[in-house]
Amino acid sequence: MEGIAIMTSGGDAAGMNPAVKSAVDYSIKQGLKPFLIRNGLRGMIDGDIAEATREDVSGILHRGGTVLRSSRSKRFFEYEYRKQAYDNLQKLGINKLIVIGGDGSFAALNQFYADFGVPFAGIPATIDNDIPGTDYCLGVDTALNMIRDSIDSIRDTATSFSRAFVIETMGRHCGYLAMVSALSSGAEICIVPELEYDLDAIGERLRKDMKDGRGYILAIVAEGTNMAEYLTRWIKVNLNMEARLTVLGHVQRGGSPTVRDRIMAYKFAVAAVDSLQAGNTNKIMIYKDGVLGTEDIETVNSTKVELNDQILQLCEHLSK
Ligand SMILES: Nc1ncnc2c1ncn2[C@@H]1O[C@H](COP(=O)(O)OP(=O)(O)O)[C@@H](O)[C@H]1O
Ligand SMILES: O=P(O)(O)OC[C@H]1O[C@](O)(COP(=O)(O)O)[C@@H](O)[C@@H]1O
Ligand SMILES: [Mg+2]
Repeated sequence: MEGIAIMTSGGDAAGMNPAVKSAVDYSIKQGLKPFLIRNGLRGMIDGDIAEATREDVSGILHRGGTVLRSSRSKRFFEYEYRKQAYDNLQKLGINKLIVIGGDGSFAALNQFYADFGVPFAGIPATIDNDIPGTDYCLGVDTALNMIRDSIDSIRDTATSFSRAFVIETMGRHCGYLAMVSALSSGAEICIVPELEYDLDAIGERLRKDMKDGRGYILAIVAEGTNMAEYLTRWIKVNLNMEARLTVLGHVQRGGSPTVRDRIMAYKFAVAAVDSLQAGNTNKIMIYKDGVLGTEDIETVNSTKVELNDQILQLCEHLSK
């Protein structure tokens, strides 16, 4: 029986557990022998690898994070350690890999493929939604719902105290979480790396709104802009309104995966096993314009992520 190993790597994301479970279940159905690599790339180097049992993957589907655990590994950049990882796989008869992670993990496995020719399939999982070629990455919907709950709570206190709240979302250099959250929570301001902002225009617009009775303000700022603290001070001084900053931080990464993340995890996992079974060597699973497909890792690695035009257009008026 051919050995196939499944791992999670890089930033954890809700949806990783259902993806692991589906990948194991479907691999068995396809006559493969699934293994689990724990602790991501670090575990691959250290030989933290064992054949998957039913118990390993039962009762995990509804859990956030990754039961396999994850890591960011400096050692994996060095050939010597990648060779050690390869030897570990060889000993166990593993000749196919599924990696559930982000662009960094895909680059790592592509380097591993170039070194030793071990085919892999990548399942996009990162709350940042910043992987080129796919409209969706596992974890995004759960993170958005988490952010929605937080903003709803903040609105309660903002309205009670007639205050402005600046809320910083994660996303590294990508403004997707901030934009969708600003739209779904009816925020007054949205500052993201992808859109130019104009504080003078924002000031003029909101001063007029306040004259017309606006009592509180919600501003969503993407971490990639580094603007959250500045904007909080700016609101105090320029709008003469009490302002507070909430950095949502890692709460955005946790929580039980939503229905969307569970179903997408299932679809991506089945597609990943099928892709490897079809003889593909280094493809990333994608979901584009409502259709499931695959993309070459080279294309994913060399393309800049582009945000959906419609979302950009809908948010434009919130940054000026
Ligand atoms: N070019 C590369 N060669 C070897 N390993 C890499 C390479 N790029 C990334 N990695 C490994 O992949 C890990 C995960 O990448 P990272 O960017 O942290 O997370 P994500 O997969 O979520 O984007 C890194 O910590 C590093 O160990
Ligand atoms: O967990 P860390 O190491 O503090 O990193 C925080 C970063 O990880 C993320 O939560 C997820 O990013 P990745 O999925 O690319 O790892 C980013 O939004 C954030 O900038
Ligand atoms: Mg990344």
